[in-house]
Amino acid sequence: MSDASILLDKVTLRRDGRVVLDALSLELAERRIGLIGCNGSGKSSLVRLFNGLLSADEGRVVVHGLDAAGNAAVLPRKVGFIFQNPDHQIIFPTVAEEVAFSLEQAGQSRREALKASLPALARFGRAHWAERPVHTLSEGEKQFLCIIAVLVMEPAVLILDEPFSSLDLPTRRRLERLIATLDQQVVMIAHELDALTTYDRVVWLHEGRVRMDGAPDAVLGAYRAFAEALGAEGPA
Ligand SMILES: Nc1ncnc2c1ncn2[C@@H]1O[C@H](COP(=O)(O)OP(=O)(O)OP(=O)(O)O)[C@@H](O)[C@H]1O
Repeated sequence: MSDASILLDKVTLRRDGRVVLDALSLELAERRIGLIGCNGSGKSSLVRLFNGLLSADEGRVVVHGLDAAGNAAVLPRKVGFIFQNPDHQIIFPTVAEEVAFSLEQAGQSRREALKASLPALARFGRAHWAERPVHTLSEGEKQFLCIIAVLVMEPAVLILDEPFSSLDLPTRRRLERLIATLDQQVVMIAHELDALTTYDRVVWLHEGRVRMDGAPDAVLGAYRAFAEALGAEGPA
């Protein structure tokens, strides 16, 4: 196993007594990994194991050399998480305060963090947002802020759980371009399959197991065919 990979060894996860992930083994070493699958297949549960939001009932999860068991407090700094809805992530009234909070999490004092929030925003070309009340940002701008707030903590891995679902096409493209420039390992859950065509690898989860895993063309094609057939079955 390389130190820059996420390793799952026979991981079983139960939620409310139901098996959600079933003896799953995976080594994720590529820099851009897409995660797809139908609603309820276990995608969100899986990535929540990577940053300690959930812990495995059986098996082992190792993230860039760090065993998830016993490291739930450290993992969030190593693994940044972007949720579908930015309102679930943003806590503070202004942009600068939100970024400063991340810098505090990374070990800076409140004063240092507030000062450093400006150059941090400037690095992403958003210094002019500093004093903006967060509620005046658009959905896309809020999502961009969430990504900045996570990246200033310099995580090794960035997890994105359906980050584009409420964004228009130009905003989505802008965020895709930003993500493409990042040094971090990126794991992205997406229902918009086109977002993953340039990724290194796509994993298709089905009922808590890996149904297919490999190059985007092959996996996305097979999943599209499966989903179309499933959608054509049963009552409308
Ligand atoms: N908070 C929860 N408590 C109990 N069970 C949950 C919880 N969240 C999800 N589950 C269950 O875990 C299973 C997997 O859900 P999960 O959210 O991981 O799937 P998903 O592939 O991300 O789905 P979606 O595409 O709809 O977001 C589902 O059966 C779901 O009902």
